[in-house]
Amino acid sequence: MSGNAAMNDWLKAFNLDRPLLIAGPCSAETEEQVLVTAKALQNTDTNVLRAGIWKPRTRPGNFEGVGALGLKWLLKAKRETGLLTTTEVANPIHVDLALKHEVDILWIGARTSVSPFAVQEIAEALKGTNKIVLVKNPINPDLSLWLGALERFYKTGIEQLGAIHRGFSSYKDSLYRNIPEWQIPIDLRQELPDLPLILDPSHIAGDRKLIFDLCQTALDLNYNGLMIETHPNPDQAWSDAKQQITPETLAAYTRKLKVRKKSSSNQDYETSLSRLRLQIDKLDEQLIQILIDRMQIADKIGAVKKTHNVAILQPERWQAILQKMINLGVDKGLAEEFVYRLFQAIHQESIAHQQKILHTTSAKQANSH
Ligand SMILES: C=C(O[C@@H]1C=C(C(=O)O)C=C[C@H]1O)C(=O)O
Repeated sequence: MSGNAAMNDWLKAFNLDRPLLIAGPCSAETEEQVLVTAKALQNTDTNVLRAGIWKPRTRPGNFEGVGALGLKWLLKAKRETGLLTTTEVANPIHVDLALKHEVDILWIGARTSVSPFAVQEIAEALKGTNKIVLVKNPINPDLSLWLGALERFYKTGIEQLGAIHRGFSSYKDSLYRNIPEWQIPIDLRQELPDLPLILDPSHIAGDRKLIFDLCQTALDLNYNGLMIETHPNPDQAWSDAKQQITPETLAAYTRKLKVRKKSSSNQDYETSLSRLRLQIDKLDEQLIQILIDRMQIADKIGAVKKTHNVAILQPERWQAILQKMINLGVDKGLAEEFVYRLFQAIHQESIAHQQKILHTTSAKQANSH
């Protein structure tokens, strides 16, 4: 699957010099709402009209979509505006109905891409068609599951693919509804460099105030497209009201967003960058050496603990180090989350080193008895 440049032929066919823009309401609510939105989106850079027809909700009792009826409105909007259409499909019945209503692009939701059974069924239902399928990241931060879902389509002959980054569930409180974990789509791109990557800032944000900055970050990371929930009257939306924006706001955002080049051959750029990268390389080597030195001391601490039969984990000491480092880092402009994760990783490695000392010694002793 990797190395297949044909994967993004569908995107090239749009012939765009800016990211693909998919916009439209979270859910199709009424015929009028779909048509009014589609017409307003004609005054923006939108290429594809989105609308949820079947809405998977975390808990029952919320609006779950208008169902197949909405597909007729989507088709009407497509005929009247010339916009392509896209909707979420979660089972073979949805696929069948979407195909009958000439939906151009299908997307697989985050709650479906977690399930290999469901993905396989949808892929089988699409076999022999040349549909474009966009796969949202699974709700849990699991790159293999995301890749697996894409591979299931590819192996079934659905080669016009794309990935949508919509953020990941987290049990911790966060600014975001779904935390971005930018490193995961970056790793996905490393695996599949030709796969178009689209940001869904609406589901990451959960709040329209955060949408612009998320879009700019995506463009800073060379994403190929944006999928933004857009509603003529966001506060009155039947689902996800807080994260939708008006078509006018969308147009203002796209005017302001800066599309970044992949690279530059400018002499100043190249000289400055290679000078600064030399400094980074030197610091990275020092960082590794400092970590090696730190782990050697952890080994010695492990040996002392072994002699005195003391547990490896020392919660008070660990908490004190963590707090001190967070204070120091945050004071100098580092993000608390970053310092926390960095020291969590260091602590884990330190424990692993000490385990090796304690376990090896005890195994040797056991063997000699
Ligand atoms: C190294 C020790 O063992 C563990 C690892 C720590 C570390 O790497 O800083 C801190 C506390 C312990 O949980 C220690 O007890 O100091």
